[in-house]
Amino acid sequence: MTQILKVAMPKGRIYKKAAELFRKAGIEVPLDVDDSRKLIVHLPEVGMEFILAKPVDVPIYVEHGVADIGIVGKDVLIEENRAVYELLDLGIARCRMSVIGLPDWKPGIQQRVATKYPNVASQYFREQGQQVEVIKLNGSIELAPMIGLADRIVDMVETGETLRENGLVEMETLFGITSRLIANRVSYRMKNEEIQQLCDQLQRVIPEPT
Ligand SMILES: Nc1ncnc2c1ncn2[C@@H]1O[C@H](COP(=O)(O)OP(=O)(O)OP(=O)(O)O)[C@@H](O)[C@H]1O
Ligand SMILES: O=P(O)(O)OC[C@H]1O[C@H](OP(=O)(O)OP(=O)(O)O)[C@H](O)[C@@H]1O
Repeated sequence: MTQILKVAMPKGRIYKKAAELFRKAGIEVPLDVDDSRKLIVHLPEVGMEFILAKPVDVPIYVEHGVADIGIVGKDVLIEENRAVYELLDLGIARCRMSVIGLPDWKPGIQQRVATKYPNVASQYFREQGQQVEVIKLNGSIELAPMIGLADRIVDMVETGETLRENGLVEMETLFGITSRLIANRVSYRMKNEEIQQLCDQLQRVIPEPT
């Protein structure tokens, strides 16, 4: 008997891209969930149940086993370092993690770095042998160097439009980012057939890097 897969799906920009990929793979899931306030979407016809989560919470649901699998950006996976299996690089929501600053930035005595990713930033600057104070923000990170909260930021860049519009420059790229399919360790064993079948279906339609 096939078992229902509980899937932690990130609300926001990844949802649509992930839903398009599922549909390309022949799994008919809704393209949009924004028009409803429902947080759990039952999809018995495809053997799934979507749990609509804040992107950064996806690995938490999966680690605790309330979701069997989930979709999450590599940025969040690295920052959160949760005990989950990473099964597939889905090749969607491609961007990169970078160090960003004002064009006239020079190293000073007291360096401050603002970011949504304090673990990623601390580790990077430690490896570089740079002593910095890391300030955690939750959004609009580009504001920090513009208004003097920090000298530099560590944040995501996709098109570079946000940087251009705010007069900032990309100084260093830390790593590339795409969304990943993750699984709970126990679910991976208990629902192996269902998870494996999903992986096989998705694998065939993963976009090539451009
Ligand atoms: N500009 C971007 N281009 C492509 N992918 C991005 C971009 N920004 C973020 N991502 C990817 O999408 C994921 C979710 O981003 P999104 O902006 O939807 O959520 P969030 O800002 O973390 O959450 P929320 O706004 O709901 O609190 C990120 O973790 C990253 O992997
Ligand atoms: O290079 P671009 O194409 O301009 O994309 C990069 C921007 O997208 C993300 O912000 P988001 O829209 O998630 O806003 P937030 O950081 O305020 O949540 C990221 O934090 C950058 O600000």
